[in-house]
Amino acid sequence: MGGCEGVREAWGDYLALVEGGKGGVIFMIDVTTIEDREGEVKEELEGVLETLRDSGEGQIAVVLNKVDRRDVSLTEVMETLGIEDGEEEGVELKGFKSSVINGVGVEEVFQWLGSSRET
Ligand SMILES: Nc1nc2c(ncn2[C@@H]2O[C@H](COP(=O)(O)OP(=O)(O)OP(=O)(O)O)[C@@H](O)[C@H]2O)c(=O)[nH]1
Repeated sequence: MGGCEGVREAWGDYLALVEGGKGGVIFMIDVTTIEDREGEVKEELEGVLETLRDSGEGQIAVVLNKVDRRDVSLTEVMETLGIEDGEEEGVELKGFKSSVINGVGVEEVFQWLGSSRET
């Protein structure tokens, strides 16, 4: 799903589908604008995490995209966003870096979402 403001209102409807191990969330962040939109990203991410944690299960891959245009430290961005890899209240989170345009890092995201569900 897209991230523009009008579309965000519909996120909740789809997040409900993640319950029962039916799927996961890929929360994609554009690293080229992350500094300008840090507060907004943090707020939206917290909202998604809260919804997932309320349901008591789910997986969320936080993906920093467009690293071909601007490389960033995954650890630093995750720290800034106040998140870390691991499970909290039944929700598994893992951070990734990707360049969708070059196909870098994308496979790892899907592999993690798939494999983690099998255990
Ligand atoms: N360099 C580069 N460009 C990318 C990458 N992923 C998407 N784009 C390009 O970025 C442009 C906008 O795409 P997105 O940022 O995915 O679109 P969006 O998130 O719906 O747009 P905004 O909400 O306006 O940020 C398109 O021209 C894409 O081809 C990437 O990994 N690297």
